[in-house]
Amino acid sequence: SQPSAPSPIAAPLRELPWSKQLNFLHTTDIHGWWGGHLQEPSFSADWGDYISFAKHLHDRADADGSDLLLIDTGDRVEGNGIYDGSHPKGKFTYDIAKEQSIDLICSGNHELYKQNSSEGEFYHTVPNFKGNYIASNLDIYSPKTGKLEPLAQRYKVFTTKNQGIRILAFGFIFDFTGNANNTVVHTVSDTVKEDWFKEAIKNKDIDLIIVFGHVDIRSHEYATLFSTIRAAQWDTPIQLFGGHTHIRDYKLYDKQSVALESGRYMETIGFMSIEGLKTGGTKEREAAPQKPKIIFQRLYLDNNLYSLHHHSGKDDKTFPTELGLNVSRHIGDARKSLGLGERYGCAPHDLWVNRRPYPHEESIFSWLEKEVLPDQIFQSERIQKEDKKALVITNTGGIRFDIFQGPFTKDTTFLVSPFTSGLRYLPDVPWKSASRVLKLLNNEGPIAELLAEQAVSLQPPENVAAQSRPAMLSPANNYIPNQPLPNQAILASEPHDLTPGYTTKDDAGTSGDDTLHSPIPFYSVPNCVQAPVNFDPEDEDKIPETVDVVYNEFIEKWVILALEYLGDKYEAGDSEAYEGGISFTDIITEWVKEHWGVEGEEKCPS
Ligand SMILES: O=c1ccn([C@@H]2O[C@H](COP(=O)(O)O)[C@@H](O)[C@H]2O)c(=O)[nH]1
Repeated sequence: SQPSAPSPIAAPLRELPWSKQLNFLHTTDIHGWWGGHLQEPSFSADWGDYISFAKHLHDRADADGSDLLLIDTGDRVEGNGIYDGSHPKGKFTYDIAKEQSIDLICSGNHELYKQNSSEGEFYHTVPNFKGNYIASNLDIYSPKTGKLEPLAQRYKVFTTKNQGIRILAFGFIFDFTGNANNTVVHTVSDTVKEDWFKEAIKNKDIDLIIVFGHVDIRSHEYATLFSTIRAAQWDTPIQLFGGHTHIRDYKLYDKQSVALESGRYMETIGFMSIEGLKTGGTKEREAAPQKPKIIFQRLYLDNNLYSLHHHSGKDDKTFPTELGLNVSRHIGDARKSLGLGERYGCAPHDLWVNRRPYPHEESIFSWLEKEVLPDQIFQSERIQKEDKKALVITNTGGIRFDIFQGPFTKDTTFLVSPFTSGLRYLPDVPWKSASRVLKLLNNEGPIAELLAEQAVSLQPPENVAAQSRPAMLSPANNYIPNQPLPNQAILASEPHDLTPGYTTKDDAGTSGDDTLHSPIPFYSVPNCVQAPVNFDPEDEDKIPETVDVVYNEFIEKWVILALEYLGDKYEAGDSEAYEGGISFTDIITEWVKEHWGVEGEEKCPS
C-alpha cells in the first residue's frame, strides 16, 4: 500500500469460497484509484497489493490444479489525480494497469467520453492486453488510418491452463450514447443480430460462456444477451460480470447462470468461483463430465491488507511480491511527481454524496449550493461589473466522491470533481422560465423520458442503481430536518463493535461481503442542484426579471431542452463560457483554499 495509507482494521471475515475448478478475481470502475484509498482503512490496499494477491492465488491454483482468471470491466480512467492530474491525462495509468495480468478486459463509457481517452485504449490498453481486450460492440475510427474498425477482437475462445475448461467470452459496453464521435457503440440488440455473434454462440465445443462488460447486471442489455445465448445453448453455464453501477451485486439468471458486479474505485475485489463444470481436459488431466449441479459462489473482498493477507494465507513478510512492491513504488512516485499530496486546506467535517439526505448540513450538494457556488460565482465579472443575477445549476453525477474531515489535497479535488467540462451560461433568461428549469431536470416528465431513452444519467451511478434496487436505500429516505438519522440510531445500538462498511443484499442473500460491517446509510439525491447568486429567491419583491442561467457544459443539452419546453428557444451557440469556462474542479479548489486554507491548518491531523 502507499506509505501514507492508513493501516487496515482487524475485523471478522468470511472465508474465500475457493473452487478446485474455476476461480475469478473481478475489478470494475477503478476510475484511476490505483493508489487505493488514503483516508479509508477498509480500502487502503493499492494496485501493487492486488498484483501480489493475484500471484498468491495463481500459485494456489497451480498447486491444486484449479484455474484463476482475472477480469476487468472498464472505467479505469477519470476520477483520480493519477489519471486526471497528469499531462497528458493517463501518462502513468497505462503503465500501472498493464503490470497486472488480466485475462479479459474491456472498455467502459469513461474511456469513450473523449477522443484522447479512447485513443489511449487504442494505443496502450489494447496492445498491452493483446488477445485479452474484447470489444464485442465497440468500434473506433483508427487514429492511424482514419477507418472505422473494431477497437479489439469481438470475442475469444480459449482453454484454461490447468483444468482445460473451454471458454467462449464476449466483452460488451452498455448502449452508451455520450461517446465522442471517434468511436461507435453498437447497441446490444443490434449486435446479437450480427452474423459473427450468431455464429459464435453456435459453438458446442465449449464448457462455459463468459459475458463480461461495462453493463449493469440487471439491465435490458444483459437480459437480451442472456436470452439470446440461452436460446442457442440451452444448458451451457453462463457466467456474467458487470460494471457501471458502482455497487456490489449478484444476480441469479438461471440454475446454470449468474452475474457478479464488484463495486467501484478499488474498494472491492470481486471473487467468484464455479464448481461442477464439464471440461475438455489437458495433457495432465482427463476431460470431466458436467456434474448434475453447478455451484456458483461469490465474495466481495474489502481491498485492504488485512483481508488480502487472510485470503492468501500470507502475512506482512510473505505477502508482498517484488513486482507488487515495484508497482506500489511506481504509483507513489507518480503521485509525488504530480504533487497530489499538496494540501489546499482542511475539511472541518465530512461531506457525503449519498450517506446524508439532500438537503443536509453534511450533504456535499448542500455545501456546493449554499457555500461554494454562491461564494465563488459572486466573484464573477458578470456580477461584480454588471450586477447580473445568476442561477447556477449542476448535475449531481459530476460529484464523484465524499470529502472526509481532515486534509483536503490536490488529490481530493480530482476525487470529488474530476471532470473538465467548464461553466457556460445563457445570458438574461426570463425569470419565469429560468426558475422552472431545475424542476424539469429533476422531475418525471419529458426530460426524464429523453434521458432514459438515450441512456444518459445526470446522477451518481450508485443513485441510479438504487432506483431499481429499493433495498439499497436507508429506511427513511425522506429526511426530516433536526431528527437523528435512522441509521445513526441503528449504529449506536449495535451490540458489537463492527466498523461501518458495505452490508450487501443480493440474490444470494446477505453473505456476500468478506468483512462483517455495520451498515452505512444511503440516501437518494436529485439529478441536479441549483444555487441562486446575487439575489434571494425567497424575497418576492426583489425577484429579477431575467437571470443568467449558468451550468456545467455536460448538462447544456438538457438545460436548453428544458428551456425549450418552457417556451424559450435557445441553441448551444447562444451560450458563452462563464468566467473563461472555469471548471468545477477549479471552483472547488479556489473555495477550499480561501475558506479551509491556513485557518484550519492547525486543526488538521497530518
Ligand atoms: O463529463 C462528465 C461525465 C460524466 N458525468 C456524470 O458521471 C456519471 C456517470 O458515471 P459512470 O462512472 O459512467 O457511471 C453520470 O451521472 C454523469 O452525469 C459528468 O457529470 N460529467
